Amino acid sequence: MSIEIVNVGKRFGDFVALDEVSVSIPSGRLTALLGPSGGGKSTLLRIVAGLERADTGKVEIEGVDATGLPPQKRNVGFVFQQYAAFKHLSVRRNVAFGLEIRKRPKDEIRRRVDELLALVHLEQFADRLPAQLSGGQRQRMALARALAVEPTVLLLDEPFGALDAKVRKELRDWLRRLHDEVHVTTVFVTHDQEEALEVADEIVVINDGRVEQIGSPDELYDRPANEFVMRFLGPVTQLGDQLVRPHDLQLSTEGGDQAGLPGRVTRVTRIGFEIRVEVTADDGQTVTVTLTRNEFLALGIQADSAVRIRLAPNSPTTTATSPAQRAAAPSLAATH
Ligand SMILES: Nc1ncnc2c1ncn2[C@@H]1O[C@H](COP(=O)(O)OP(=O)(O)OP(=O)(O)O)[C@@H](O)[C@H]1O
Repeated sequence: MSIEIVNVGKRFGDFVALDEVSVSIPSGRLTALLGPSGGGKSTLLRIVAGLERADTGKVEIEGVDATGLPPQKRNVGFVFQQYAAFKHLSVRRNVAFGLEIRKRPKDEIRRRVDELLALVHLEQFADRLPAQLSGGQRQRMALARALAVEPTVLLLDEPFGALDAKVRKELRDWLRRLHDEVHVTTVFVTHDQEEALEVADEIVVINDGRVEQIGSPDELYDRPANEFVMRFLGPVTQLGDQLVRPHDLQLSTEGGDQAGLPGRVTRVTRIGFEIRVEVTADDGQTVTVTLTRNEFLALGIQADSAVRIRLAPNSPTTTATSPAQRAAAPSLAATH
């Protein structure tokens, strides 16, 4: 294990930001700290970086007790959402900065910076100033600068958070490929479940200062430990007392399979490639089912059709603790 976080607690006044958090972060992997805003992700990352002191507990980095060490002695690279570059220095000098203050030989610095600029695809921008880069390019420069001093771990706090959705997605793919090339132990904070599921090897779900679950994207998605994780990782609907994913539900019509919960279609909404069908079960519960367009057309259903709802085999479920949603005033209007 590369980073061992053991019983770390942190308060701000009376507010408990982290409550006895223990996490083992494996070497050479890309780990996401995922959770809602205010849950404590950044605080935990800052404690690992040494930018914040834990009140209790211990942080070990590659077998070394780092709990009392200042940031510069921890050999960590850090990238924030809003990267503070040296505005008056070129991209090349920004990337070289950490090596220059370590007084490495000039030749070595030039070679290393060229390698890093190639790695982050910024060779042709080496002589520009940071202000002459796009937001995505600036974050790539920040990563090159963090990697320059060969950190043991790379810590990224919502590195793409300030960028628009398209650039964000590109950088996400790029980070995954970069990590496959460099293999430096990386921990990144995100509140975006899709980002975590797509990029991370391992996800730590943090909420309310506590760890809700740790696992691979598949483990979290297929075997959520509790209602919070189930709800946070994707859309849910309630069937009886179980929370399920709307795309794990199947519908059958009269004359078809007679297993499952009977009800009537109350609303049909098309959202891009999928069709969202709202069914009011005979017991009053409203259940949302998502179908592909082809599945929907094959069923030939419309508003007021009688249907049965069934859960596809081997689908993840968790027991709901909140009461089932009841249909308020069932609308018979269908929209396409
Ligand atoms: N220096 C501070 N003083 C007081 N409260 C703080 C301080 N830093 C963080 N907090 C509080 O601790 C809680 C956890 O903050 P943290 O930034 O770790 O959450 P987060 O999960 O990273 O959320 P976000 O995604 O919004 O950054 C928040 O409620 C925040 O207001």
